Amino acid sequence: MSDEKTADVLRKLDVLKTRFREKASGDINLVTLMAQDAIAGKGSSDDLLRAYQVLHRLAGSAGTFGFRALGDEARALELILKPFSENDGEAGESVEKVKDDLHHARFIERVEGLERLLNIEETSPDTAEMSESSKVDAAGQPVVLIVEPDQAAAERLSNALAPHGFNAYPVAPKNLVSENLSRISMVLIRDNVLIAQEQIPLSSGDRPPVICIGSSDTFEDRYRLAALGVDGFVSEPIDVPALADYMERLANEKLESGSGRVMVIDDDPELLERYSLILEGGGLEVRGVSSPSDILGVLSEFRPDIILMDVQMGRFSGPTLAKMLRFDPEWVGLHIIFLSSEEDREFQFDALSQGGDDFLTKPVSDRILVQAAKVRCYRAKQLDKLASRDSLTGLLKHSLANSEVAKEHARCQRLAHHSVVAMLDLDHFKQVNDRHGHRVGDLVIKGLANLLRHRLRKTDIIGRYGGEEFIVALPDCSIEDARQSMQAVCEQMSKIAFSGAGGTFSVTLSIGIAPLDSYEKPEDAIEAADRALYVRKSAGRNGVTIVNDLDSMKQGA
Ligand SMILES: Nc1nc2c(ncn2[C@@H]2O[C@H](COP(=O)(O)OP(=O)(O)OP(=O)(O)O)[C@@H](O)[C@H]2O)c(=O)[nH]1
Repeated sequence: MSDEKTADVLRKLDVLKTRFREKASGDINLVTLMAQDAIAGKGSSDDLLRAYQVLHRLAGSAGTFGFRALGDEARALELILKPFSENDGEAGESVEKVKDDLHHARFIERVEGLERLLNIEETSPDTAEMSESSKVDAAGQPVVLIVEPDQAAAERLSNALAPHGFNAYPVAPKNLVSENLSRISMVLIRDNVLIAQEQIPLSSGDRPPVICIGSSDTFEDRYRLAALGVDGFVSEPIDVPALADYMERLANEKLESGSGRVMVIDDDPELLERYSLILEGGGLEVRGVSSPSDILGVLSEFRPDIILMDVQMGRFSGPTLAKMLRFDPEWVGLHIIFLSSEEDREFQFDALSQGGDDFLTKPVSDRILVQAAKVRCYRAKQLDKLASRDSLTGLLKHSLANSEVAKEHARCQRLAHHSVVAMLDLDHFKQVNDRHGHRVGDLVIKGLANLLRHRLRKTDIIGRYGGEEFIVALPDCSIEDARQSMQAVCEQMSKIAFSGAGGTFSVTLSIGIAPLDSYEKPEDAIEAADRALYVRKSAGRNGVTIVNDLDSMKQGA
């Protein structure tokens, strides 16, 4: 996150803290008055119940704003009133009993003392690191450093990685320290550079993944590299497509472990805003909901990876809301974490058995909040991927790709814009398998998948349709732009050097495209693109055919 953005977040956190302090001061006065009335025999049972609720809220929020001592004391005072609250504010004996309890517990003095605790704040709040996730160049390609003493070898590797969509450039080992790591997505480093330095010459913190290249193949050497914190190892001679695929996987893991969509549900506006600021500052996408009745609408629209939810929001109980969400099969697998100051194991177990997955006990430090949310988002996304993504390429599976294309077709009709669908098929792929084996064939399939991911826009839909057949939809794109974009993919694919039996080889690609918005049904557009692909195959492969050209050919005939 830029310095300016970080300063803005810190400023907002400060404003929230001031708001919390003012509100807490008002709450303390209120509880003091209510307790005084109760002891003097003037207050109603409703007042004591209200005092309990105010203390409960204070206990749950003070620590989060840095007033831990205040939170602890409010919690202790809340517990004194708890038996009364469990009686649901019933008057009579219980009020008399509470009067005695309050007296014995020096309740009034202690409530008055809360005001003093409002001046004791933790000196260094545990603020999460504000992160920035964009590590790509202007063309959207990941930026990679190659730390290699042999300049010529580094240049060769950089050139070989270019067709795979990586912007890799060589750096001499001694210059690495002066590199701006915030824009680097990965570092490839020669093993003897690391072994000689006895450390990864990068600041620790949020450093990019490091892949070591070399010939260290003894157990001791590998162990040393792992102990230094290396994330991956590639033996020489380098199989570039395999390396590119490895880099792709590591980069995705890093990216996915630092991002996610979090829905926060809390009826306390200051807490809600604070959690949102901290989570957003940590690189997560956040949607805050203060009114439980809005949950269902926001859920369908925002589709979070996880939910963070307060345990009690006015008359609404978090565990009951979790149970209610599970009525809908769509949200059965959604990870729900309760944020609660309740430490009672029995209570927690009960809440989890109703439909929650986890507890974070308040006050939770900013760093732990962000880390806990990221880890759970990552897991949620991995699970989602297992169900919807093809395991070899990580692209959308056939049925999901079809439904995404159908959604785009509906958008075209709604917004009256042009989109394109393309079918892609590797040429003579059977020969690749026959000559070089299935494992190498798999690398070719992954190579094309990675190329598409790098070359196309984030909004484009990419799916693996079948064995060596892929589907792509380009939203808001003219047919001519789609032709150029797909032609570029064909050219890039033919430049990738794969290693096979007896040396390197390349594979070409045939593509058929059709205007998605020109067909009544999305499946008709897919079929039209498939027809164009078939024609391309018969006309010599390696290139792009547009279905419109076929139609005009037919008309001309
Ligand atoms: N390695 C590997 N091969 C696969 C996979 N899925 C399908 N194939 C193979 O892909 C090949 C497809 O061959 P064909 O449909 O005959 O087509 P082709 O050889 O590409 O020829 P044209 O499409 O006409 O250019 C078959 O040999 C399949 O076994 C996979 O996941 N991995």
